[in-house]
Amino acid sequence: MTSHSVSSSSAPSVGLVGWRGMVGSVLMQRMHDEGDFAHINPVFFSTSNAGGNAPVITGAGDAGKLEDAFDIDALAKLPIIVTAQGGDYTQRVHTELRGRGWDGLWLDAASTLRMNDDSIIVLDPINRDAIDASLASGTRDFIGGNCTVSCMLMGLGGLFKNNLVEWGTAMTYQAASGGGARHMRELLNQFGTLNSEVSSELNDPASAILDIDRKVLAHQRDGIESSQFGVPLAGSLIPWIDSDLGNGQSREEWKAGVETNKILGTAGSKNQVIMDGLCVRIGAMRSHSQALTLKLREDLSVAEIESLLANDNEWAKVVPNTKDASMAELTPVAASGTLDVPVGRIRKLEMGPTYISAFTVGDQLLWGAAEPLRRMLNIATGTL
Ligand SMILES: NC(=O)C1=CN([C@@H]2O[C@H](COP(=O)(O)OP(=O)(O)OC[C@H]3O[C@@H](n4cnc5c(N)ncnc54)[C@H](OP(=O)(O)O)[C@@H]3O)[C@@H](O)[C@H]2O)C=CC1
Ligand SMILES: N[C@@H](CC(=O)OP(=O)(O)O)C(=O)O
Repeated sequence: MTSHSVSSSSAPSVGLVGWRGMVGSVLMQRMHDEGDFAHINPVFFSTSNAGGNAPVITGAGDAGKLEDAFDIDALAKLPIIVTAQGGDYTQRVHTELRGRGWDGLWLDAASTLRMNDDSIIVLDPINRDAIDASLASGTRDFIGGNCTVSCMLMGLGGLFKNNLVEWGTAMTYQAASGGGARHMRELLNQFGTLNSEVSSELNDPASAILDIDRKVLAHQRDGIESSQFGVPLAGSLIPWIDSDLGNGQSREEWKAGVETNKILGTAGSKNQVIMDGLCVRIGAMRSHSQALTLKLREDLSVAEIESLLANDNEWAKVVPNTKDASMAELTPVAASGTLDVPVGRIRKLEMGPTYISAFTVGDQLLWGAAEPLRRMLNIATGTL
């Protein structure tokens, strides 16, 4: 990894845990790209390789050795810890650190602490005022939001922030990456073996498509490796994400309502937004999509809605509601690897003038995971 410039000795020391995982790697890359290492002294931790070599930040001198991510004494010396290590790690280490009185800033990608009363969910283009107020009033736990919620709010912030949404449903199309790196590999292996099963027939233009379909289905039902997802995803979908809350709702679906209102600061107020929907895993790689039905509090024209969305933040990109633009700009392939959050298919629904549809796509490893944390670190160090 190379870096733009070297941090100064007065820069705060920041503990980085989970930096080599999927979310952590995206975070490191973004920090490098934005020159963030110039503002901190990074201290790298590992749960598996303490004493090994820390990653080299070119220009920043000797990277030193990896510290033990379970060494509470080492962690407690730091004013800021950023973790993308996972919920089990958070559960264990955060509790112990706070238990001994550590009052540093804890920035976390995992959901464990998100809904705690003393944490804030960070998505600064949407709730910068709340973040600043929380920092000033002594909040110490700053947690990244659920990927689907963060991507939805980035795309549709112009409506949500202006209290224009009375209720909404989000029907999601979530990428394999939400399950982790092994899930992405499994999806690609599934596509590969499905193709291999019928490669000779595919190469023969005279072969019958229904024979091909039968062979594919037989392999999906019987032979395909699905240990990560539990069932085949390639050529199929999975209409359930995260755990079963026992009331017919999945945990992922529950997050839409509670996290949206926590980020907006509307929970329990007259501006509370009712959000619910169905969360579905599909065979995309790393961008989550969602089809929204929104009941607005006012009868706004489509042009007014588009203008509010486009002007809310620099990443929301309104896509004209045409077939060509939607196919070119409103897909996981178009959005992946970019910070843009395209939002399109905006039109009035037959139900009445205050009912609209919208479709939005966002890279769930960027705005859905790493970017809000990266920006929060810059807010904490006074550089954003
Ligand atoms: N996946 C996602 O889309 C999202 C995830 N999150 C949250 O972020 C957290 C981390 O998720 P994610 O990045 O997917 O987890 P990963 O499994 O990719 O990484 C987590 C840790 O696993 C260890 N590890 C073991 N083997 C490897 C390997 N071969 N390559 C890299 N790391 C390895 C590393 O710890 P060590 O270096 O200490 O061995 C790493 O930090 C979770 O809490 C998750 O809920 C949040 C939003 C989205
Ligand atoms: N649940 C998301 C990924 C994720 O990690 O979400 P959360 O950060 O809310 O646990 C998905 O599977 O697509």
